[in-house]
Amino acid sequence: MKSLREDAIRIIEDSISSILPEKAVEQELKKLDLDDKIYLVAIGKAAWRMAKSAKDCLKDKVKGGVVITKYGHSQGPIEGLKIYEAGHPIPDENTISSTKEAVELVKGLSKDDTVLFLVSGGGSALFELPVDGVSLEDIKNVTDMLLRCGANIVEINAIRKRMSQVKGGRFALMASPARVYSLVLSDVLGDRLDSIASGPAYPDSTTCEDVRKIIRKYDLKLPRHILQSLSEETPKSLDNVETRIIGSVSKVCESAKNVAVSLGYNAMILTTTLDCEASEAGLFLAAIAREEVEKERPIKRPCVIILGGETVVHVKGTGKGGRNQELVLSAARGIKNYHGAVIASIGTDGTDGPTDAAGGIVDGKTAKALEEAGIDIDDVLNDNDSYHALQKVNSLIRTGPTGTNVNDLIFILCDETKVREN
Ligand SMILES: Nc1ncnc2c1ncn2[C@@H]1O[C@H](COP(=O)(O)OP(=O)(O)O)[C@@H](O)[C@H]1O
Ligand SMILES: O=C(O)[C@@H](CO)OP(=O)(O)O
Ligand SMILES: [Mg+2]
Repeated sequence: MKSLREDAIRIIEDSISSILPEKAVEQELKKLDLDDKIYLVAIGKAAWRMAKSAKDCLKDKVKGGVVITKYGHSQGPIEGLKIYEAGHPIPDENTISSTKEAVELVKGLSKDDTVLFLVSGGGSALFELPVDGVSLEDIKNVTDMLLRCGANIVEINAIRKRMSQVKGGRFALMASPARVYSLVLSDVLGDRLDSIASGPAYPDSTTCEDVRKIIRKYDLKLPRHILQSLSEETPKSLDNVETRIIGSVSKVCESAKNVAVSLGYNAMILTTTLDCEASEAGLFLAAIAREEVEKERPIKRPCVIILGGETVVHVKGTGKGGRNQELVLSAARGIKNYHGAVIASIGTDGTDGPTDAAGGIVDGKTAKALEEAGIDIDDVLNDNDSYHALQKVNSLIRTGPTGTNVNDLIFILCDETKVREN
């Protein structure tokens, strides 16, 4: 064991590197034993790693392929595949042009051809071709509105699916009569296959009626031509698709537990479905940390209490930040002057919100340090400016793009110190 902060970083780095998608893709492809004419399409933040592993495994069986990932997430050329980077979370011109290439690749295939579709989160922004009457500008505006309103990913994607020619099962229809084998890395809680990357090759379980409810719930002001596109139903069954999930937040939580145990901590996973408002989650975690420091519950120290999930933020301010940074900053209020615990939270993709940080880490000294720097945590949270506050007290975590994407990893790490200052 080293310092709590050092061990926390070690847990994050080692748990992510042990769940990178290469091995899972290889194992699944061995089981599938696909025929010889394979066309590969990979989308999402983990697309490059998934595609590289598939190409290494299938070699010349792959007759062509398109990989679309977020800016900064490609690790270079892969022989025989076209690699593109595009905008995320808001799509851009490169999203459209590279999606067109993927569509060209699969249109006109025969029933003897196979499409290997490698899907990871981020795909909704990176894989997009709007329906007739909807422009890229429209998609950008609606995406921005949806990401700020506090809607969860299932609700957001119910709307995105209908504005798109490739989402909500429609891409699989385009590839028909070719068979589509879809390997999916889940970044949606509950592994809802129709929501991950907006389910381009999965029957849509959401309906136009759901969409109307979501519009009312968040009071979304949408122009008439967008509303028109949202009234068009998506495919409810597909007969040319087979789908396997190859990873999710549970795996990274298990992996974090194993790393922590190997460092000498007692470990428990509290939940893998944390999905409330980020700042509320922060206060809840702080309450658990206080219980550990004062009463050594729910587990004997030294310990780690692990949570997986994806919280939400209603972005009302003009600051810079992300849900993981907001969670830990909020938690810092609740563990002020409680020593012997750190609280860390990161996006496993390595980017939290529109920032260069994966998340943040706080302890009992963080709130005081911010006070001394003249920073009021409540004001910062109201302005959604967690990034600058955490930066000021050296509490951002930076990993760079990791090449995977399985939601967020959150934990409380405690040593045997039992100190509560007044
Ligand atoms: N200033 C901010 N503070 C907190 N959260 C923010 C801020 N700006 C955007 N967000 C949140 O960041 C989310 C997008 O972040 P990102 O980490 O890219 O998500 P994901 O990993 O799910 O793709 C949006 O849903 C939005 O709610
Ligand atoms: O692409 C998407 O729809 C979502 C969920 O899969 O991913 P992300 O939150 O990373 O954009
Ligand atoms: Mg997400």
